[in-house]
Amino acid sequence: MTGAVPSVDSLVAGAFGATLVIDLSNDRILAATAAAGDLLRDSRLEGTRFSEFVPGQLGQLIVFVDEVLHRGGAWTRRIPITARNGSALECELNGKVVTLERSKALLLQITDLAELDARAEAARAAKLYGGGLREWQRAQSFFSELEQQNQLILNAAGEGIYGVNADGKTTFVNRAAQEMLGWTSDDLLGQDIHSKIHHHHLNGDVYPSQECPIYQSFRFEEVNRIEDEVFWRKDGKPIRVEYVSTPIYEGKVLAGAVVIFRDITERWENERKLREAMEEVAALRDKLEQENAYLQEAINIERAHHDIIGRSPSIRQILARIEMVSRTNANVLISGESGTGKAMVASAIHADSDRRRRPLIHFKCGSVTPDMIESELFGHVRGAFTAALRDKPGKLELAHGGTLFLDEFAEIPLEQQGMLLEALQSGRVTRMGDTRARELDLRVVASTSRNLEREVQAGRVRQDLVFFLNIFPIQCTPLRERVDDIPLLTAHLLRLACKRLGIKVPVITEGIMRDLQRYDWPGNVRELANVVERAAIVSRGDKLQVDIRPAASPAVRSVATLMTEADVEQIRTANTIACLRETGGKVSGPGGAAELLGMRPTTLYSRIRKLGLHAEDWN
Ligand SMILES: Nc1ncnc2c1ncn2[C@@H]1O[C@H](COP(=O)(O)OP(=O)(O)OP(=O)(O)O)[C@@H](O)[C@H]1O
Repeated sequence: MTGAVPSVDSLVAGAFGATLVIDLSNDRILAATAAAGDLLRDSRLEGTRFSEFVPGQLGQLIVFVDEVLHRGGAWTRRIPITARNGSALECELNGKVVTLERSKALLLQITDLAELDARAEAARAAKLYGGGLREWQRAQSFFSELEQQNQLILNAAGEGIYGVNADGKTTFVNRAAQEMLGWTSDDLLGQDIHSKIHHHHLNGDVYPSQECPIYQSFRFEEVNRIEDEVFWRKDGKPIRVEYVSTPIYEGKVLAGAVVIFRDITERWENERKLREAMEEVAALRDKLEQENAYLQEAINIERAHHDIIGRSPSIRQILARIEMVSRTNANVLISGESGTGKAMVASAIHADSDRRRRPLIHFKCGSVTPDMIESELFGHVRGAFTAALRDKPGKLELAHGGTLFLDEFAEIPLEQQGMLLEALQSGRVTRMGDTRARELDLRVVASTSRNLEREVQAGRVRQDLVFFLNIFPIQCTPLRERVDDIPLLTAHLLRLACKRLGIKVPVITEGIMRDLQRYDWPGNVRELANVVERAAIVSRGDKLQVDIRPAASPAVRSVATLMTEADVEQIRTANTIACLRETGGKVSGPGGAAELLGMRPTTLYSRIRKLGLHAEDWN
């Protein structure tokens, strides 16, 4: 059964692209699709010869048609087409034989190869583009997924958190980081973050990115914790930070690093203040300990040194000289025998001076071993020597702004005398083991009970130090050379002693006063004070009964020859009480009163009974 013969129009109606129906008997185009008209630039193709569009290619066309007739269909790309406007077209011709009512025709589909290539290129590009986009998106989405999945946590976190990819470019920045740094995520995303926030050290040195621990995190795949560095804010100010930089991986591939940081500026500042405060407290504590010792001493001195008592010409002269020198800053050298009141004069000079609100540092030069005197005078820093467990200011430093009283300065070893002179002359002191010299503003009052001329000649005292100290000399006269002062002094000292002892002040008879004035007083006022106190303790009744030790001086011996039995009894009583006081009431055994008095304990016990002494007498 043969099918119905198709009409020409029906052949092109269902065709795609540029399609022609060509009558093989006369080469005329029977029908054409609109696309064929567009391709061949001819809108009236019907009736025209197809061979007009293949000029010079007729042979090729005949071969192709033959092949189509022979096989029923064929294709070729070897026949170039020339459009009506003359443009050459690279085409593929696809032919098929169709049988019409009276003849055979060629159904020819023409494909423009240039257009086909362009489409293929576009397709390839689209494929490539699509692939590239995917890669790019993959890298990007890793971080943004990380960010999105953890958005709430990231933004709620108090720590600054940001991510960098393996090129050092910022991939996300959380809210806290933006607030701390002043940079917005728009400023930072996709940017080299090191050059934005981490470019310099605090001291102004450039911070190369290759040295940055954050970059090293992904270069060497290590977690880095840094405790004190700075990040730079957008406004150019640094913030102190501690941070942890952790490499992160997508699958097994290193993707970059996540940095978590904290602003420790305030904490650091507080720690710095605390450190400074602790140092200051330690220094103050040292100073306080020193000043406390000084004050304790000053209180003791003050108790005894209510006033300089005496009306003798020598005391008047001392008072006048104190008044003269105290308002100046001149160094003073006080000389005199032990107990003549040198420390009292030094106190008076300080108390009358403009420096009275600052301390008077009383340094007893003979009370310190020679190896410690340097540290005592100049101070030391911790570790300057084995026992130097902490920094300690010396007496010179403590006296800064006040007065330094160098009591018995001739006791200072020769080497330290030189150092002392240098410090005092330069007005600067350096603690042992330290390199820093500290300014000094002090006035020096020195004392000596030695014959300085002889000491200098013997090479024990430096002449230049004596010259330096002896700007204004004050000589304290021994008590035996100013006996006129003894009544006043005795009364004064007795008042003080009785007040201290809480007893009524006894009367001093003229006889007693005469005795006191006759005595030689090798220990000067200190000895008088001791004798008076002892007498105040032992005196019974209203009258002061003085106990001047017979062996003390020839003057006393003469007093002793005149003693009555009652006097002897009194002395024995006083002596026994003094002895029991010293032993704390212990009578027998080693260190007991009997041993000290050179008698048998049984004898002493019977004497205590006989004298009617009780524990309250010596306690
Ligand atoms: N003129 C005075 N008036 C009142 N008390 C005095 C007088 N002179 C000395 N004293 C008292 O005598 C005691 C010894 O005085 P001070 O310590 O000043 O003597 P010193 O010369 O420094 O002794 P030393 O050289 O032994 O240290 C102190 O208790 C002091 O109060």
